Amino acid sequence: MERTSRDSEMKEEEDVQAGVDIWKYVLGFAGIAVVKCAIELGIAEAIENHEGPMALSELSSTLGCVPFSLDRIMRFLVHHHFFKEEPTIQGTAGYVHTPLSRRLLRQGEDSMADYILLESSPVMLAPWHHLSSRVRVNGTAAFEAAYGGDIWKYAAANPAFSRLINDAMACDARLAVSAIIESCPKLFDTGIKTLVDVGGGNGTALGKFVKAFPWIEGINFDLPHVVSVAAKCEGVKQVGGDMFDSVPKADAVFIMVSVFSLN
Ligand SMILES: C[S@@+](CC[C@H](N)C(=O)[O-])C[C@H]1O[C@@H](n2cnc3c(N)ncnc32)[C@H](O)[C@@H]1O
Repeated sequence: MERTSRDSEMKEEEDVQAGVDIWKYVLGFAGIAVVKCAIELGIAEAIENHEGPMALSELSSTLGCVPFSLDRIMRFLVHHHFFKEEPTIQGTAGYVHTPLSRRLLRQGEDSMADYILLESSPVMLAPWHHLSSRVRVNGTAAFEAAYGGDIWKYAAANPAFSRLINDAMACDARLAVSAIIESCPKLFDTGIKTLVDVGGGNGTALGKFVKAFPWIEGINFDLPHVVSVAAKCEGVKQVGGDMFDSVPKADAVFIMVSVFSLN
């Protein structure tokens, strides 16, 4: 009898929690939308360039925003640990950075801004609307269902989107390669004179490797439309081609986040 009443109490608690949790999914898109809005407005840069905690009124006038609307954005961001509030010299509330909000700065080794702008772009969000079609037996890949071809074909035909991908991948490359250089430097001290990065995007990863290990000559290998617009980098040769045909010869091959291209 006692057990039955405990069971029904727990069921009631679960029901109440479910009523709260479901709203996370009803408005699940809000997080990425607000963070994208913060990057587009340049909130992180404005706070970075301001001396001391920045009041809402100062932030609004710097960014040309409506204080009431910006306040709602800032409340969401602060609640999610992007920025925190500290007193200004006048004793009012002001915003300062947190480690998380620093990731929204467009420049810097830890920046993830370009990655967020890629994933929150209409082009990248559309395939998510086709997720169910991907899961069904004989379903189509979500990107193909949305655009009729794979992401790399789409990028080749849309240079602005291709730039968005390459800049986003560079965020990841900066973080991952710094960690590799720091934790496994001996790997590169084993007679490697040439290193090819297969699917190396705009060459950010190789640029970091050749800077850390200047005896290595880098070959950044990617699709022709990617390498043709990649910025020049000393010690890195750009080579265009298709990895399914052949890959340039080198002493060692580096491949990162490209295996999902294999289908
Ligand atoms: C997910 S990105 C990874 C970029 C980079 N390796 C990184 O991890 O930051 C995959 C890369 O593979 C390239 N790629 C896709 N198919 C390719 C192919 N058939 N041959 C060469 N590169 C290809 C894309 O252009 C893109 O730059």
